[in-house]
Amino acid sequence: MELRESLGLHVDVKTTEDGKSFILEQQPTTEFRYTELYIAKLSSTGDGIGVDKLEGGTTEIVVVPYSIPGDLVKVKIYKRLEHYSLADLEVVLSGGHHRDDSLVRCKYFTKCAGCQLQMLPYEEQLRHKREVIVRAYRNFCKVSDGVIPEIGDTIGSPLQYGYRTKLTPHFDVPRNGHVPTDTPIGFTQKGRSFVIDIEECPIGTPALNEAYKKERIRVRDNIYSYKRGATLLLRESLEMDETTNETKKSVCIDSKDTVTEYIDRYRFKYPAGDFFQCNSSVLPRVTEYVNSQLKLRLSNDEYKPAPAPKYLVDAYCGSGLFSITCNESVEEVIGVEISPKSVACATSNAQDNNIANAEFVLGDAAVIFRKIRTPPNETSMILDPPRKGCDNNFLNQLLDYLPRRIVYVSCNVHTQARDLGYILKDPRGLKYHVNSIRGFDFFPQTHHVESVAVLTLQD
Ligand SMILES: C[S@@+](CC[C@H](N)C(=O)[O-])C[C@H]1O[C@@H](n2cnc3c(N)ncnc32)[C@H](O)[C@@H]1O
Repeated sequence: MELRESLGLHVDVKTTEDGKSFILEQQPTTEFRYTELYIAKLSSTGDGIGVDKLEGGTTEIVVVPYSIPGDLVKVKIYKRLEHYSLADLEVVLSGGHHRDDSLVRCKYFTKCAGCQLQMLPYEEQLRHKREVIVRAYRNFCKVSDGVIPEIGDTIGSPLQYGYRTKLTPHFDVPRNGHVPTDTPIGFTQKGRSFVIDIEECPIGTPALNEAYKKERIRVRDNIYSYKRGATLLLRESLEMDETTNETKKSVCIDSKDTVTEYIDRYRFKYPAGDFFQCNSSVLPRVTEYVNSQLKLRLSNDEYKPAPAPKYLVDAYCGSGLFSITCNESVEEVIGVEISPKSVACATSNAQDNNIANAEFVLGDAAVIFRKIRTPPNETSMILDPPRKGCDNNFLNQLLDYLPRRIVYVSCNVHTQARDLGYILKDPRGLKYHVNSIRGFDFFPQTHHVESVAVLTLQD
């Protein structure tokens, strides 16, 4: 997809139910070829892209993980697809302007599939993530010029390492029943389907890495009891002693354990195996921003002043992160969530924080419109769907209801751009003005970016 975007090529792109897109693959070759080339672009998946000039004047597009624009690299091409080839980085012969290898903190960088950008200074990572949003809107939103405002700067994470409060290392057990005691436990190798042994992960919090050491020993000591591979769960929990205000970290390893986390001045509890954002250092920046957007006045006109919408519908609310942290910006909040466990958590989190103006409804977000009693003109809606984005059934009902303001938070800017295009091109949605779009960096050192778009219905 990125190649087509950046190099103007046609390739067949398929989008799966879960919102992941991939290029339809042709039969790969099995021959290796070594070559040297310059990297021209960085894709939205954080891989470098270069063009190899072949004999006879033809060219071949090559995707080279762990390379950046300006790098001159020697690569081993191991898979040739119809429109491009995949290569392993052999060596960087001369580094691009922004390459700084002294920044790399993980010895498995260039092998582990988790991080792509450790060699880039942080401000360059943020600049690249803004560019990913720009390209996503250019390619997937497709509205008239001027409708999408200039994409704002990406807001960084206060912690750029040691920020991940959840790690899920895994291991495989061979089918032939022979389980070596040194079975690799770690993360998947980039471009391959096997696990490499990784004993620590520098983007995980120090508490998780400490607990991971013990988990590795426990698994190895019991390796013969595993009939199949498994994924380990490590999730940081923070307990506060309310008399002394001191915090104590612990690590949950059972998906049913309860995690406690503090965001702003609110306490959240949720099962360790359930969804919750996993960079708590950046969350106060996000919740503050979402609050500020919900509070934007509809008009500052001195003759016709209009305050912000009074009501909030938090579709896809999870354990209540936005419903709870934004409750003071509105008079009433309704959260909607498809997972019964998350609705129960959101309800008890609201009670635990003495929040009386929030209620939570179990169900598909698309069904909420039948239950909303608040006037659309006075209602803001937060959309925070999974990676696949909103389905057309949901978007059509949203377009019938027309909330005054939409704050769309997304972990997949490509499906967000597609959904905004759907809203803005529909005759019912033509009166939406896009106030702003900007990224938040939930996952430094990786290619991921969270995008927040704000829309307001004009009079
Ligand atoms: C990206 S998470 C966001 C959760 C929450 N806003 C947060 O930041 O913690 C998406 C949530 O949407 C829920 N979900 C998925 N499909 C849904 C649907 N059709 N209707 C309502 N909720 C849904 C998931 O269970 C998950 O909790």
